[in-house]
Amino acid sequence: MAATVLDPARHHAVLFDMDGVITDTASVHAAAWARLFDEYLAHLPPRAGEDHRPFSREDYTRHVDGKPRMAGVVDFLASRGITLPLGRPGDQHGQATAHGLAALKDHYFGQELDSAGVRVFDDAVALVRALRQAHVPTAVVSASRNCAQVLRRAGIGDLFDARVDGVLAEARGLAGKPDPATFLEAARLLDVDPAFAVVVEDSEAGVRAARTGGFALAIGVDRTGEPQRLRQVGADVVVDTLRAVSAAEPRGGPRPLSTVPGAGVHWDEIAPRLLPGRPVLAFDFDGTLAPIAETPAEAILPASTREVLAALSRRCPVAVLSGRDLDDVRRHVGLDRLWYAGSHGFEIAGPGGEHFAHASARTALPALDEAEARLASRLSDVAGVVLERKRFALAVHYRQVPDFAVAHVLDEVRAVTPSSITLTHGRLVAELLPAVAWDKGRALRWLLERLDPTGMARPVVLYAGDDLTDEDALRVVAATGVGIVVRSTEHGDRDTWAHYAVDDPGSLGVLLTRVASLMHTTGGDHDRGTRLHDRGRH
Ligand SMILES: O=P(O)(O)OC[C@H]1O[C@H](O[C@H]2O[C@H](CO)[C@@H](O)[C@H](O)[C@H]2O)[C@H](O)[C@@H](O)[C@@H]1O
Repeated sequence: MAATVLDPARHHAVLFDMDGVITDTASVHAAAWARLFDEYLAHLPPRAGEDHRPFSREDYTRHVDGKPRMAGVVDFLASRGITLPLGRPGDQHGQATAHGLAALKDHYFGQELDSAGVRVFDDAVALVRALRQAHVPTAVVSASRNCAQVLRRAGIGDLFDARVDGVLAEARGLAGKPDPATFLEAARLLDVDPAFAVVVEDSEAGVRAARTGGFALAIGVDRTGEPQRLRQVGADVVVDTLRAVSAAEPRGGPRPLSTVPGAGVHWDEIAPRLLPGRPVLAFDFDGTLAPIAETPAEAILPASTREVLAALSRRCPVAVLSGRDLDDVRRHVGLDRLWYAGSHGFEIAGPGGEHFAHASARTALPALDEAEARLASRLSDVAGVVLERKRFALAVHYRQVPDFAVAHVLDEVRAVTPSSITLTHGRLVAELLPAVAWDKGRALRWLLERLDPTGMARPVVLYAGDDLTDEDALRVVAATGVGIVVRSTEHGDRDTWAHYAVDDPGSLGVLLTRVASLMHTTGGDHDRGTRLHDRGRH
């Protein structure tokens, strides 16, 4: 069986069904359902039009598997021509209502679980751990109201980043599989676009949900020897073990900056990775494209770099992802065809008028305003401090602050930072950012989604950056792209995800000239320009 490789650059999250995929509880459920319906069908004399044959394996997969408990009861009884009053939640398991039967099924499930225990599928757990290693978030999505309990009993209560189970689904009014609502909710909780999320399912209802939800990939897990049942309902691939699915291994990093090989001497490795692919080039600004200056206002993009960026932007999408304010970085670069991200990716603008501003981050703006006002007053007597307000961030520069006063500056910054704000550190700068799950890596993924809405173009992404916030983006390209770090000394011999290094922005400019001439001599992707597809999603 050909291996399926999940690529963190294209597969931003993986959503797993539980019963039958993660835990060997599908068989426990199947046994409980069989006991319930066999007893029920045998006990009642059939009325006209009713079919009281014993509950079969096919009944399980067609009417019950993967669905919320009540939907399973109702759908199965309907398939046998049996009508029963619905009753109400809380009906006890002796009552002749659908809710009563659902309660009895749960009772039997508990008994089966007590006697059989919970066995986990090691292949699934290994895959979840490998994804975690590759920084791909995961969720468990199960119709089961017993999901949390089952995971806990299996000793994997903390395995997933998010859980959408029968209890949450009911609380939020989410329809069960085959409706995609629970998977979509999981994608929302993980903050990923379904078009870039993968679903792993063993039930027909779950595979159907993945298809109608517009997910990137539906992986069917068939441990029963009937793979065609999942293929028929739309699984992209069906495996009999999740050992056939792997997370793309990051090439290189993280490793100490001093050990990263030079990009110049490894050009013979970089060139074939970029072409004949569909390159997307993304860069940090300060310290990467432009040399570090004493103050933010003094930073200048070298004319030769601007020229080569302009040439590259006629061949492929080019983006600048900066910690600066969006308008500020756009002004400093001064080119029209580029994508720009400001405030470390919280705000993004495209050459065709596209615009994104992180919605949840807006709520942190009053806290940033207040921190800015307090710091302006508390640091007014410290020479050399530069406060730089960006729409979604506040930078406190201390490059020009005398050494003896730096600790005081940082103490004051910590003192005014509320819990809605995250404090990060860059090159002689402290940065206050909204405390939401967003960074340059996520911004880069957002951009890749816009450039490649179908996920079919599979661009090779080159990212270059010098600072700590660039590591989130370098991690995104670690498996399948080209990551370049511009060396710096402010954080010592820190770790980086980059594959190659250059010594300074000037050397990066030289490397970009080689990329431009490579694209020119090979023909590159003429006029692909600002996007990978003509019909981009806007
Ligand atoms: O993500 P970047 O584009 O690299 O932006 C990171 C920060 O860069 C700027 O500050 C840095 O560069 C200044 C000018 O060279 C330098 O004076 C300062 O010490 C550096 O930290 C920018 O001013 C910040 O807003 C960015 O967050």
